[in-house]
Amino acid sequence: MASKSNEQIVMLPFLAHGHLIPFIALARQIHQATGFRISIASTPLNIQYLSSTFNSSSDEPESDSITLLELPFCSADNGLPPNTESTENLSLDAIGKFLSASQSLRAPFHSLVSDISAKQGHPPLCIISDVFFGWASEVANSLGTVNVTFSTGGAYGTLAYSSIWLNLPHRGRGDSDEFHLPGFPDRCRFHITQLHHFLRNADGTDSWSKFFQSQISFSMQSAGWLCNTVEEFEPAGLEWLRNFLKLPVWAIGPLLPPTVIKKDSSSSSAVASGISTGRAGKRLEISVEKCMEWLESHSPSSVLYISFGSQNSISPSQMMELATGLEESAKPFIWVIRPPVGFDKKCEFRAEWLPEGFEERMEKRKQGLLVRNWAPQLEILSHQSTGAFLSHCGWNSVVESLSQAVPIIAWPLAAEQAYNSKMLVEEMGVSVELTRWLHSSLDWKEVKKVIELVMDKNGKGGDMRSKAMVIKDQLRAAVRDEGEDKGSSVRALDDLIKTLQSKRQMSSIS
Ligand SMILES: O=c1ccn([C@@H]2O[C@H](COP(=O)(O)OP(=O)(O)O[C@H]3O[C@H](CO)[C@@H](O)[C@H](O)[C@H]3O)[C@@H](O)[C@H]2O)c(=O)[nH]1
Repeated sequence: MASKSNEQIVMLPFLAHGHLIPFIALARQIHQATGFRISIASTPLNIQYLSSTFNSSSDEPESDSITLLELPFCSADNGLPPNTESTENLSLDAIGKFLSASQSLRAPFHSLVSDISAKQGHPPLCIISDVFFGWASEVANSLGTVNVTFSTGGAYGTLAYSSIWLNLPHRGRGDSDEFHLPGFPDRCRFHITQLHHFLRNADGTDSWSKFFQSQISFSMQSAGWLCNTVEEFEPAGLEWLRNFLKLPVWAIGPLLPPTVIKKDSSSSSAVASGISTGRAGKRLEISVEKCMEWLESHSPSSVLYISFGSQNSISPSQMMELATGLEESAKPFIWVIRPPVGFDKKCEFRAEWLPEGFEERMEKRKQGLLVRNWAPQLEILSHQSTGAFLSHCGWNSVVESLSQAVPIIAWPLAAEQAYNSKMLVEEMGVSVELTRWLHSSLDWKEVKKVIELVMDKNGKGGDMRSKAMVIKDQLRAAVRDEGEDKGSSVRALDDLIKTLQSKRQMSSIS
């Protein structure tokens, strides 16, 4: 680790687990590389979550140099249920309201950074803010520091999502079902069904367009962007994103606990090899050990892991078809199960969501393990029995899966997930798309067919696994840091820090 320093960086993640998790990893990575003090600002309940995450990782002695700072937030003032401080339990429609409400953090965040500057006699080295808080670039400018945007997505997904929201190119497509991103090659061509219905219906005057257009435009005024990806993994996506933003983009991924990314692949699981992923901030209804024990009882690469991230659910009819397809495939699986769309996300599990007697049959046959609400995902993906991941293609899930060479069955449900899926299927060959969004009708026969295809150790499944293995090596090589031999992400982080320090020097001279 570099020598301790008086420099400080303030981070502002968006209020969602899919954003908080990579911000935590980024804070650790920067602190370990530089010794800088890092402050993460968030609302009270998210601070509680972050705090328990740090406390749970006893193998990280630096965590006292990462401080957590509270920002006041009252969801009830914004017409949301009380104590809503993350997207976790919100329906997609309520998320729109939550995005607007989150903008009330601007004034308290300005005061917080201003107080930090007054206390230490100079502003922090920089603010690293989420792309959803683009206004942080104005806060940084007004307080004499710089802002760096962290998108938390991959390069291709970030480019597609940002460019489509800003330009709404699908509106000018005429009779065609396809459109492409203006100024980009044909590989950036999309089918209209790859747009989530919010985006498909957007016309620039709706609240979603207004939110995304203003936050992306503000973020494009920052000093550069950080991306949780790797040069060798997304060369084209990064080139296109740089052309679009006309700003430096530092690819500093994969943002994963070092114990996971540097783990010896011969050990069967993170837990078995004494690895803590430092993710215990969420209450698990099943112990990590029980999941590992279940996985141990299955053969290598034989288990399908199913999860739709921290905030999405599928529809009741899709849930039935998925369960039937799983049972008919006879393949072992672990399924993180949540109330389907239309039910309160916090409600108790109900047997009626699944075919009659499903859970009991799966348990008796040792075919399936149903995990309520939240599973130790990284530990499951790191286990050698896990052979594929049925995922909504949230970017953290993509990176976590490929860092373990686990191919993906894609089922995008929101946000930029369809673009992540397109890249994984068309550019990388490590995924097959099962279906898209919530409103698609899903047939259990199709579920069975796709599961059999991907779980097959030969043929298409074997080919996907070999390609995923190449990506795993690229992701691991990027964080190599042995003397002069530094991977691309380590060099990118060095470059970010040098750029920030030279900006600081320039501003103190002028
Ligand atoms: O049971 C679970 C479910 C999730 N996770 C973790 O939660 C994170 C989920 O992140 P992600 O896979 O990216 O999904 P979302 O939570 O849906 O992420 C949001 O944020 C991502 C990053 O910006 C975007 O790519 C997604 O579209 C957006 O929905 C991952 O680290 C998972 O390991 C668990 O540990 N256990």
